[in-house]
Amino acid sequence: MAIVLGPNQYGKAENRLVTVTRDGAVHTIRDLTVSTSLRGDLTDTHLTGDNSKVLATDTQKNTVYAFAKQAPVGEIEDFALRLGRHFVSSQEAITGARVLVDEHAWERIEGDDHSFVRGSDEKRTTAVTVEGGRAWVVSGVRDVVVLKSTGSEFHGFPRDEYTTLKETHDRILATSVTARWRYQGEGIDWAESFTEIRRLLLATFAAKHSLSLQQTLYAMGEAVLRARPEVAEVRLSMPNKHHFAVDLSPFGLENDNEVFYAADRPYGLIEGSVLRDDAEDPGSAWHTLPAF
Ligand SMILES: O=c1[nH]c(=O)c2[nH]c(=O)[nH]c2[nH]1
Repeated sequence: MAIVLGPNQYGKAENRLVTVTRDGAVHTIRDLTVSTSLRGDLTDTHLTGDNSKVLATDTQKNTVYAFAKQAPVGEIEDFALRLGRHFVSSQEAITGARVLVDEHAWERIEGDDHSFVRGSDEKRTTAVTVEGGRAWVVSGVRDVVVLKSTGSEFHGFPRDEYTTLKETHDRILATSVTARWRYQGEGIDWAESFTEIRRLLLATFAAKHSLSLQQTLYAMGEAVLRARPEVAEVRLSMPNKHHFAVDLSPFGLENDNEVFYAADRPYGLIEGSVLRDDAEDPGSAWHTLPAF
């Protein structure tokens, strides 16, 4: 038996980057969290502590800030691609780079050129992998909280000795959508694609009469794939944010689906992938991302 070093990567996680762009008195801000991780010929540092092939995580952090000054950040996908390609092309020992970017929303305070209010918790995301002369872009959105107050049912499930859940033909359906989609092809307009995919996800959540959150999840992924040829696969993670109709009968009151207790936990967690069965499998560039 021999003990060997397995897969490994290293980098600087969660660099907080804020930029201000000035157009006269009008300022524009961007607020990003950028994580870099590098892979390659890194056996020496692990086995002997020889760091001659280790581009310091401190240098990776500095590169993020320097790149933000040297050229406009632009779309998060382009920024991540620039960083990833730089690390792989400038360091002989580094054969792969992964750059994750989350963009946090700020809105302009009406009537002011340089004041902003933090938007919702929603984040636009990208995960770019540069490896073997290629680049893979997986973009997405996190923490999009949605609710429909009707148009959702749940029934027909098995009943065993532990089942207490009543069948329902009208319930609140609420979730916090995390979606990640894998791009294929080239020349993609990242901003337009993001806006349309987000719109399709929301429109489908709203329009689909739901017999289960699983059915809604599939419909949302399917809508994106039917409308957007640049997407090969959509992964969705959707916690079922349960809203329980409160029993008001002790007070002699009827509750006709008007008063609910919004439970925090536990929550059902519905996760799945919807994909084109003929899309290229990008291998580790996709499969080493968290599944959901
Ligand atoms: O849409 C749902 N899917 C489930 O799998 C499930 N399980 C549950 O208790 N409620 C629900 N709702």
